[in-house]
Amino acid sequence: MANIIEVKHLSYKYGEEQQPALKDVSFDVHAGEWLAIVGHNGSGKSTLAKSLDGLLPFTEGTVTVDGVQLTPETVWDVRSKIGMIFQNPDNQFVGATVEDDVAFGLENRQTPRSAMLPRVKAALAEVGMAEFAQREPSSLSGGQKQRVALAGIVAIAPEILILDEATSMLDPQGRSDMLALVRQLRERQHLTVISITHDIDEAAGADRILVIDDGQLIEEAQPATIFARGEGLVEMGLDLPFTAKLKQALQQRGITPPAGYQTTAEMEEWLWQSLSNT
Ligand SMILES: Nc1ncnc2c1ncn2[C@@H]1O[C@H](COP(=O)(O)OP(=O)(O)OP(=O)(O)O)[C@@H](O)[C@H]1O
Repeated sequence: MANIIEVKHLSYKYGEEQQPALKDVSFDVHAGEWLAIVGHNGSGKSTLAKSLDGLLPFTEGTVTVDGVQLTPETVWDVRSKIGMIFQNPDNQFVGATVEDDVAFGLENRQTPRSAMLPRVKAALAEVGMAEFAQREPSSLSGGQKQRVALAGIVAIAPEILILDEATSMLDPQGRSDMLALVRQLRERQHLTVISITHDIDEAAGADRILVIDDGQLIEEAQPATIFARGEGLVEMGLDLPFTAKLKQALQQRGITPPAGYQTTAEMEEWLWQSLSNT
């Protein structure tokens, strides 16, 4: 698979801080993949995401997005390829109505007005928010706000979507609805997704996981490899997955669960088989 992002030896230090927030980070993102970035609070995940979008002017290293190297001259070109959704939906609304808000990204890209409205309508329909077009964004639930943010991304159709803990303020249902929607959009629009998360289910759905610790990239592996570690996940800033908790409970009752990582569906299957054999 071709690389859509290439990061080489990236370091970043905030103003007068003694320690850099990112230290010599290098990795590639393949076109179309879902990459999760995990790590403790303060490990540098958001700094990394903002560096990719040119929001932080790093001084060491290079970032290349879809063949364009990020520099002060190319920053708008690079930004047009990336959509970002942040943790707190309230901080990202600019429009007085949902429709205005979704149109904002198009206005910034000088889209002609005649083309704007149909695209806004289509984007809202895509995320199931068509009937909320005239509502004030502040009157929506957290999950609805993140859907509107996603509609804003759909409208500008970037190649890459970065979710910076975008599901962390949602309830479990809102979280899984949002992830399902991102998965659909990814397939339909061939998006590359980078999700920064502490949520195990979000990380489990990724093709690959990067682990950041103290500003350094310490590991790059598939979810199954990382999740096989059980307790070690907590050290990486992740919650234990449901299946790992279930396995612990089974072990405490003298039942030996299968080794390695299983999804919830695989554990369910294993439990059915074990029960029908007893
Ligand atoms: N604006 C800033 N000025 C100075 N230091 C900052 C600033 N933003 C972040 N930092 C520091 O940089 C380091 C990395 O922060 P960053 O927000 O990237 O971590 P994170 O992994 O995204 O954390 P979290 O999971 O809590 O969101 C931390 O030590 C943090 O205190």
